[in-house]
Amino acid sequence: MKKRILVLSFALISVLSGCKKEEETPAPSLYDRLGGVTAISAVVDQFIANVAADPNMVRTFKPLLDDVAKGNTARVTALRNNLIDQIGQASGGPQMYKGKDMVTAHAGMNITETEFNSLVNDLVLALDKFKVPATEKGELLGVLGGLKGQIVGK
Ligand code: HEM
Repeated sequence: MKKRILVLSFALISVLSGCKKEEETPAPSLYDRLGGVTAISAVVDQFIANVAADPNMVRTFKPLLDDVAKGNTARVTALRNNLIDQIGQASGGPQMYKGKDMVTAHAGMNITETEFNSLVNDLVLALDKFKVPATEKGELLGVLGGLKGQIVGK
């Protein structure tokens, strides 16, 4: 009898601890749902291509575009890596953004609301090209859209 109670108790504890484990499993991060660094890098590459072809970006990105036209890609590579790190970190990935804070990075550019929206649209087009689902797209745009106050009119 004692043995049976012992076995039953053990079974009950196993079942309960199994349930607890399930409850504690964290929901996958936005980073994981986006597809990690490979998917984020592909989106960033397309985003940069969209920005480079966007007439509303010429005013602010001219120095970078001029560098690229001369075959000097150091600046655009640095921007690419910074964007991958920034999006990786903001979505819960292991990256650490090491670039300038958003106010410093855009200081003196006097970026307008139209320019900001145009850049966001360049990102949306990139996310759509890779068929990022609406939920993940919305979450990422929500995080980045929150930076608007640090970027527009500085
Ligand atoms: C949520 C929106 C934005 C994000 C997340 C963002 C992010 C960044 C990052 C990470 C950098 C690099 C900082 C560094 O060098 O340390 C940067 C630089 C820059 N951003 Fe933005 N940015 C945003 C909006 C804009 C907009 C709307 C414009 C212009 C219309 C713009 C124009 C620039 C330019 C011209 C640079 C410098 C590129 C270079 O010459 O190296 N950004 N931005």
